[in-house]
Amino acid sequence: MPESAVPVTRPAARGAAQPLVRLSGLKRHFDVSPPWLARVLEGKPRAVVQAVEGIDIEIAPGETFSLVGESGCGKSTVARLVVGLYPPTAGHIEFDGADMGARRSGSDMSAIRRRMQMIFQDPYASLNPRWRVFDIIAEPIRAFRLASSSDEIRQRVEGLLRQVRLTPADGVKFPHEFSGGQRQRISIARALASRPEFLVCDEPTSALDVSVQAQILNLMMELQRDFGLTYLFISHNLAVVYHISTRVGVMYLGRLVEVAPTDALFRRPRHPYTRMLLDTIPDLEMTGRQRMPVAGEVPSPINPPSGCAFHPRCPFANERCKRERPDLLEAEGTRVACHAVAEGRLPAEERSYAAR
Ligand SMILES: Nc1ncnc2c1ncn2[C@@H]1O[C@H](COP(=O)(O)OP(=O)(O)OP(=O)(O)O)[C@@H](O)[C@H]1O
Repeated sequence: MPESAVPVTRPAARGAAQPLVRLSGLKRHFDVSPPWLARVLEGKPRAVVQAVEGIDIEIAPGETFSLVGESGCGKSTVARLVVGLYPPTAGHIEFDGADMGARRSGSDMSAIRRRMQMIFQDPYASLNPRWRVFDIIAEPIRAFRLASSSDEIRQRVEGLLRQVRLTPADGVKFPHEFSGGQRQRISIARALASRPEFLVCDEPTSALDVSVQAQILNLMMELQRDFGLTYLFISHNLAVVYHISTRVGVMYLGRLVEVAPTDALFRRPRHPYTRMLLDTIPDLEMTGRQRMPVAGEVPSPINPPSGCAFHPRCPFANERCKRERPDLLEAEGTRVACHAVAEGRLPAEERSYAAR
């Protein structure tokens, strides 16, 4: 299939609705302590990575909620918690009103699991190389008993292949016979095979060429419209996030520092970290203001700084920022965790973000 560049268009923000997914007080810690003997003989201390440190997010049906932030801030851990690949250390995940942590029968759990699927960054690693594409896509249909005959399975797989712009003839091939973009199409077809409502997409285009990225993003947005899908989208690529998202959550060291509708975040970023991240986008329209330089590195999530975790890198930090962790507070339709914003020391700054 020719992979020519196509323009991407962003979906319009939808109105308020009951959340499909609700994360409350979600935490995940990883014990990375040295072995017991090293601790006893060499006096090495225990170490715990605070990968996710209390996240609250509501995702409405049909929206694309994106999580952004530098490497190691906990985005992928949130994605894995949501689909149940990791159990939370604390907090709750609700899907369509059901607490995912509650005890329930295998069939009830399977019914919920069918409704949420995940797409990974590396489509090659997530596809069984020894299976033909047909069987890769048919497997969830069989596992969730979504078809009553082999003829129905075949029709369904062929329909899914067409939906992702592959052909029924591609079903007899193996994953290695496809390009990276085509493999991601196969992953998407497989994810859709169980008829999910919610897709968690962890950097689904970051391993692909730029022109292919645009095609996959457009396909994802088209499928969202056709099937009424809801997305949790993880990316470090702000240009991609700008195009695909309804709302964006900015993460720093396991916490949300800003949550806002996409346009508001890109036109009027409030948190100094969001401003710094946006200023890393190449070709950003800079009319009438100074670029905020990227200063310092992300501190260790094993031993995060006191107060606001961003304070060692923040040009606006004062004594209070070093001492006291700011809460995520409502501010003109967005939520921001920053003392400087709350105290009016950091006025909003209008930007004209011209995505290319
Ligand atoms: N299984 C694990 N065991 C120990 N530490 C982990 C594990 N998974 C993640 N971490 C740590 O948790 C922190 C958050 O990692 P995570 O992968 O969620 O971040 P991220 O924002 O998705 O980064 P990236 O964009 O690089 O994937 C990091 O410090 C990481 O090293």
